[in-house]
Amino acid sequence: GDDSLYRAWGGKAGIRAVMDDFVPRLKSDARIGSFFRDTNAQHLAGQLTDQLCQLAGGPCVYDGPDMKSAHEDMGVRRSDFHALVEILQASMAARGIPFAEQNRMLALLAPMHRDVVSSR
Ligand code: HEM
Repeated sequence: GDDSLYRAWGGKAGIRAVMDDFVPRLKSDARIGSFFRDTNAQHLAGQLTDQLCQLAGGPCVYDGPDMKSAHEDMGVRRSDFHALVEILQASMAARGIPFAEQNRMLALLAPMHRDVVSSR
């Protein structure tokens, strides 16, 4: 398959570096940090790394729950989803992911709002 996005992110190590920046930012965010209060940061960063690696065409398999099961009953609002995207943009910029490759990943993640958002 096309693994150009995976390679542009620096492979699995490059993706992990972004996720290791992202998860602490999520936890400390004033808007949505409370969702992640009891979350094991290492576990979530690992799961997100596998998921984004697979999405980007890399040789990884995400073996966690589907997005609907993982987020049901959390009451995630559209505004929460947008806050998470903003935080991800900050992490991608901090780790030097080129803007075009930031947007390619965001385009793959955006449709997931249907499964993640459960509350207006
Ligand atoms: C495209 C957007 C998103 C993606 C790709 C995503 C992905 C994931 C993944 C892969 C997991 C781990 C599932 C597991 O292994 O158990 C997870 C868990 C979680 N997500 Fe999301 N998520 C997204 C959006 C959101 C949003 C907007 C919120 C809330 C603001 C949120 C809150 C959580 C929480 C609280 C957990 C549980 C972590 C734990 O186990 O403690 N997610 N998400």
